[in-house]
Amino acid sequence: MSPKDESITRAGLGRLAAGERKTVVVIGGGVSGLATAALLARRGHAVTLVEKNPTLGGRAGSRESGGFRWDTGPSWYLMPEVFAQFYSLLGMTPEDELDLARLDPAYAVWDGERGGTEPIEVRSGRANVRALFESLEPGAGATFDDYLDSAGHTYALALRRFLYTRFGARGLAAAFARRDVLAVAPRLVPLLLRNLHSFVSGRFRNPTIRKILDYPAVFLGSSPYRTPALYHLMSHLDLDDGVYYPRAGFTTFVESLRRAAEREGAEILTDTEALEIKARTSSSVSRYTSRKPSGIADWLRWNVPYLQRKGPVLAGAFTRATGYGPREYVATGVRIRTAGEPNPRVLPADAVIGAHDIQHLEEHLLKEDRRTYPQRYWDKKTPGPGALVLMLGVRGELPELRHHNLLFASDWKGGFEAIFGGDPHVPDPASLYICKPSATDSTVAPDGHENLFVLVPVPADVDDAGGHVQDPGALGFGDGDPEDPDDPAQAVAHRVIAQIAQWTGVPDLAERIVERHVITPADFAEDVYAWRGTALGPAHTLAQSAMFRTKNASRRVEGLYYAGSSTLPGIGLPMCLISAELAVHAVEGTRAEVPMQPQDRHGRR
Ligand SMILES: Cc1cc2nc3c(=O)[nH]c(=O)nc-3n(C[C@H](O)[C@H](O)[C@H](O)COP(=O)(O)OP(=O)(O)OC[C@H]3O[C@@H](n4cnc5c(N)ncnc54)[C@H](O)[C@@H]3O)c2cc1C
Repeated sequence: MSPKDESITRAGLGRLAAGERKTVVVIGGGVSGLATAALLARRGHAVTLVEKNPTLGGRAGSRESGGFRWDTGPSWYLMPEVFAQFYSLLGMTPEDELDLARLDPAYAVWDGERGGTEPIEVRSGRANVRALFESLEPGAGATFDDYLDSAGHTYALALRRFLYTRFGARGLAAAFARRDVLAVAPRLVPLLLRNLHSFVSGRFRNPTIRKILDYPAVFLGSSPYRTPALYHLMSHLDLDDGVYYPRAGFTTFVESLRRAAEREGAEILTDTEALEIKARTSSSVSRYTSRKPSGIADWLRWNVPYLQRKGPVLAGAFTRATGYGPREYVATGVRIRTAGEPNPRVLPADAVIGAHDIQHLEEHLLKEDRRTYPQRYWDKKTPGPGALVLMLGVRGELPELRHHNLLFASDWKGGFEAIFGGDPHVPDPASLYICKPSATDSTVAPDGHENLFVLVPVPADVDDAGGHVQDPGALGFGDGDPEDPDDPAQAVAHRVIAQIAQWTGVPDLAERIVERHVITPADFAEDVYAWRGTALGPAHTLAQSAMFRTKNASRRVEGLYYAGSSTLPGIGLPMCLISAELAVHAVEGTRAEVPMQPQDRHGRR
């Protein structure tokens, strides 16, 4: 028995019968890929995960230099109940795996409109935020109570009905034809039809309050002027639920996923790139294209393949439009290339999970006639922002900064227009985010130093043709070459450091920087094959949310499914964990409506 067979026996004690076990290849070792691999292996499937880079984590990466360690991606641990739900499916708890600190204050805000170097501290908890808002705008406290109630109810409804579904026809009915959803429909529908900013500014006058309530749109890779007001639910997370940080960084979360996946029997191959998804013509289609249906029952049973024989265009279009009916192709494996091995080889598979940006997968790993989402689909989509990320090591302490820090520019709307509008450019001054994890975590900087991670949202800046930087004249961040004084990314970095120094009252910041690294959209495109170099994925506009977001199953290739931030339910670590559950439903052909029930390894609940 091979080690893999042994591991299947060990992990395959769930409720799956032998005939239900599948061989699955997961492409991508980011959070969604690792989470999917862990869940599938736990259920007894034979899972191999391939990751092109030498390290796991994808966008949730880590970089070390000069005694500092930076998380290169996530820094806000929100929606703790989603992490708890995910871990419960593996018989684990977040508390066992992560050393979570609740941050107080949750964050500090410098608003260019207010001026001065003293920030506003935002402490989570209804009473704290009510008092803060009341101090900024008399009467706003009571309005905030209503706002937070609405955010909390909407969030609970989203968790109950809209996040854990694949939005198939039955899923749609299950999500919408419910008494609790119908009862609030008169309140929900207007929230879909107006944008978040108009919803907020209709309730609050104070510009800083408005920005605090608008800002969560950025977590969704969007702008408050383009994202539906329904997403005011996000304020429940930072203002009520609380903001957490896993000590020793988000890399501990990635590591915990890796351990779980391997413990459940998944095989993880790093330095291994998926080159092509192999597929054969579907036998149900070929069978019925080679004989006539024998009667009405046969016709009814196989009407779609029959149509496919009679009118392949019509039937194919039907399947692609609805997701129903047999696919023209069936996934059979993945051709991979492992660094150091002379030749590519094929990993056979009954199912393949693409757990990285779907645009890249469809464009580069599938032949043209097998793509559900061809380039013309992406041409109409709105990417989330790109990011210039600065990782700084600073000598001496920075008491001026808290763990999370937000700098809000006066020209709020102009900043979002610069990123998402028709004339893309880097706003100046930019609204930006600074994380100082060394406030909470002694492992991320040498003694007597601070660790800073600065995120400047910028327009998506890479073309779709395989992650190459556009004509450098476009936005031309290039690769942030520190040796090149003319590199535009370095120029923005320089400007941003000066802005932070001035706004937060640290005039000698630039001189105290002992480590400085810049990540650009081109790096995202190269490192994780990010669509247009976007840091987060497709923006959560109305047209790219819930049932309108890219679905998690190919409509042309049976057995090809997706997970991660470009599919349902969307952007961020919690969403990636949910996408892993949805991928398991897709592989097993089960209905996704609500969070899965934890099972022990014998299939008992
Ligand atoms: C700067 C930044 C800040 C963020 N902040 C937060 C935050 O505070 N909180 C939060 O919850 N979320 C945050 N996010 C979002 C979150 O990190 C992402 O949503 C999530 O990590 C995406 O995971 P994923 O698995 O979908 O994709 P990815 O992380 O992109 O993983 C995909 C993986 O697939 C690999 N791959 C691609 N193509 C192939 C191939 N052909 N063969 C093999 N491997 C391949 C890539 O190398 C990569 O490792 C942030 C993201 C960024 C970039």
